[in-house]
Amino acid sequence: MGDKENQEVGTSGQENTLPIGTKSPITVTVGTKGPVLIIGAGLIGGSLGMALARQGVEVYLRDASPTAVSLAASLGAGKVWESGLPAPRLVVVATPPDVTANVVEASLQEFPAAMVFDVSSVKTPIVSAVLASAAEAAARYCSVHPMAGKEVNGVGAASADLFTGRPWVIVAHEKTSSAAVLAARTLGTDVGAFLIALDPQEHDRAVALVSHVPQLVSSLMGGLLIEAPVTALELAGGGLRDVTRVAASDPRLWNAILSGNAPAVKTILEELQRNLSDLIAGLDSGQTTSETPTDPWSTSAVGAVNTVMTRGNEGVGRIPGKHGDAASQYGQVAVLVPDEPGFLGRLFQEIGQANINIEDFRLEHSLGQARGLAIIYVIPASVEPLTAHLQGAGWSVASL
Ligand SMILES: NC(=O)c1ccc[n+]([C@@H]2O[C@H](COP(=O)([O-])OP(=O)(O)OC[C@H]3O[C@@H](n4cnc5c(N)ncnc54)[C@H](O)[C@@H]3O)[C@@H](O)[C@H]2O)c1
Ligand SMILES: O=C(O)C(=O)C[C@]1(C(=O)O)C=C[C@@H](O)C=C1
Repeated sequence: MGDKENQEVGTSGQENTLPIGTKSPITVTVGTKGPVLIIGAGLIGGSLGMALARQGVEVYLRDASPTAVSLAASLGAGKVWESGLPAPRLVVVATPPDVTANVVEASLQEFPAAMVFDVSSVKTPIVSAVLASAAEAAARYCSVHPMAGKEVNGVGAASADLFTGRPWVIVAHEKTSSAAVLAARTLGTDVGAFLIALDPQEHDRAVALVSHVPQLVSSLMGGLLIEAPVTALELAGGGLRDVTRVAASDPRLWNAILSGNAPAVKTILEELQRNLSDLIAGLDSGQTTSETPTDPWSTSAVGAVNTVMTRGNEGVGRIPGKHGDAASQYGQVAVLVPDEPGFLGRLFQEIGQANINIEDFRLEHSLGQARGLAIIYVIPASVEPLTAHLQGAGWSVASL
């Protein structure tokens, strides 16, 4: 990490009210200092703009699409950027990954006093390209990755609460200044996320496993449905919906993410392929043929399935905060709660005061964090009134 400091950005804060799991809103310091220019006013850029603007930070928006930028401004994500406005202290590039390095490089040149961040889902190719071209200016560049999103893109799906309680990965490179890292940390904290630091290669290996290959598995499963008989599709229940939710994601965005992380994605796909081959071989050995009817519950078939099932149970049990889910007929409201005595009691009391019944409850802990997400299950008709009641009482409600 370089030692070029810019104490102007992300260090001295502005006072504002940010309710975090307290009954009465508390006054906290918003560390991110505007103006912030967000380039790419879609799902992530729009959500970031909304999260900052609602805390009083000056946010400007720029996008290759005039419609996208106007829509984002009309939804409260910031003001449309135009020449003559004060230069931004911070530029956040939230464009698709394949154009991100170019936009970062152009921003470092256009705004010589600004920090520049990107939020791309893949890091190695972008950080390498910026380092190769930006020289000195690279000290002002830090990459971040909010591990929060949706299968729907565009600012229409954006939400100010998108990052609340979610991981915010700081991906610094060898030239990133400590001031840029501090500003990247401050931004993540200001939008309610929790911080994790990784280098670009570690980041790309990790997201290949927890985000990129899961996307492909979901899409591959979705693809199997193209030729499926309608009678089969009519039977679809929660299992299929859970596995295929992200198959609805935008191909243009994911083409860029997955090709950009090809080496790490390929390594995990090869492991998946070996596991699939073992399973198929095990099932095959139990097949009944017309000449030699065999037992479908043969030791080898059951053994192969059991290996997949028990390894799946073991692996999924390691996901922090995901040890089972309540019945999907309930709606969910997620509330950020500090990990301190009395807060859950106060939350439950508040829900009682709204005269809303809690059908089920789950607490998601984030590793090493002093707060968690309380997931409250209620009947679907109670989701909106409960959200409004809790927000009115100063609780921080996250979108799910
Ligand atoms: N979607 C997710 O779940 C998610 C989560 C975390 C990070 N990300 C990353 O965030 C970035 C944005 O993703 P998104 O889901 O918000 O996409 P999006 O399609 O909703 O928004 C991208 C926006 O960038 C604009 N754009 C494209 N090229 C541009 C250019 N050259 N200059 C200016 N604007 C340009 C588009 O018009 C669009 O409005 C991507 O790098 C993605 O990898 C996405
Ligand atoms: O929840 C979703 O719909 C997402 O796809 C979000 C998700 C993820 O895989 O977790 C997708 C890509 C991003 O880079 C970060 C987050």
